[in-house]
Amino acid sequence: MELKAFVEIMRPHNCILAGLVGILGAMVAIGQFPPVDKAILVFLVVFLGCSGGNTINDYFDYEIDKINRPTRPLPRGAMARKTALIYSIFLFAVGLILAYKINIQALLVAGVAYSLMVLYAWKLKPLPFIGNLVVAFLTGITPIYGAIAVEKIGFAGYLALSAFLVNVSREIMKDIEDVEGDKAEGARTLPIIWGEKKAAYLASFFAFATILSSFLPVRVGIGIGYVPILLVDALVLKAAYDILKDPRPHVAGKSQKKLKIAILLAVLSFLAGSMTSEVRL
Ligand SMILES: CC(C)=CCC/C(C)=C/CC/C(C)=C/CC/C(C)=C/COC[C@H](O)COP(=O)(O)O
Ligand SMILES: CC(C)=CCC/C(C)=C/CC/C(C)=C/CC/C(C)=C/COP(=O)(O)OP(=O)(O)O
Ligand SMILES: [Mg+2]
Repeated sequence: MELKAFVEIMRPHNCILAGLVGILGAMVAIGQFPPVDKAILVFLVVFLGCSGGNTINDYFDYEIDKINRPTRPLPRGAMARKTALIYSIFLFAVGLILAYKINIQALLVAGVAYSLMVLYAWKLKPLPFIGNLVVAFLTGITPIYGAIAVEKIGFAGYLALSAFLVNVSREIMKDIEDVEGDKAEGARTLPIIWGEKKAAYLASFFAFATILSSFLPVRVGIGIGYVPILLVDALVLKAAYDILKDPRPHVAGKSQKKLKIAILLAVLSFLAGSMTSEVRL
């Protein structure tokens, strides 16, 4: 048993970003930084939920990860599967206790999100496209979660729409990237059922929809700090163009990583845009 596996299995890089997106959702909803105590609670509920989700995901993905991701903590033997199950329950439980301290709606939404993550890992992931939509939905409600904490939706809806669309695209690209391991495990993902070319078309459709959605906040007066979103759109466009031109797994891997960078830059653009709303675009 490796102690560092307890951090590694959380995939903290994703969950720190998710937690910050939760706070960002509150910020764009009320047009200013939320009360610090509320910001900390939102961050922790999202971070713990995302961490619990990644942990239970690795618990159920043990067999497929032995092929696709053999260096992850469970397939490499750094943590026992049963320990991962108990650890995920602990993370979810702490998250729910903190969600209750925000407000009752926040507790209910966290309960739904946490349940969806378990359901995804246990049953929904093998369902073609449904699994992709569930993951994208969870990333989409993350900014909405922050808005629920401050009891105002505001611009958070635009952030949620873009988060949903870009993650649908990225999840399909990740399925194209993992097609060999998924085939060996008998998974029924879109690229396996439709073929890589058609799946690439759908991934590109959602990438183009993401670009269109990124202009909506301009219409409602987001600040001049949002301008770097043009770099985000260029990155998303390149990822879509590359996978349309060549839908093979290694190209899909590069495109999905481009979308990950685009997501990070988009979060910073939304943040800068919400903090410069006095000077509208
Ligand atoms: C215009 C544009 C691109 C807007 C982006 C909007 C936005 C705020 C997106 C953030 C969404 C979010 C909550 C991201 C959290 C981190 C994340 C990528 C979660 C999804 O993870 C599932 C994925 O399958 C994990 O794979 P990997 O990253 O390879 O470990
Ligand atoms: C709104 C609240 C309270 C929480 C949201 C928490 C967030 C941001 C969830 C985003 C989606 C996410 C990271 C879920 C965790 C589990 C998951 C879907 C991991 C992806 O697993 P796979 O689809 O198996 O892909 P890999 O394991 O190959 O990365
Ligand atoms: Mg997995």
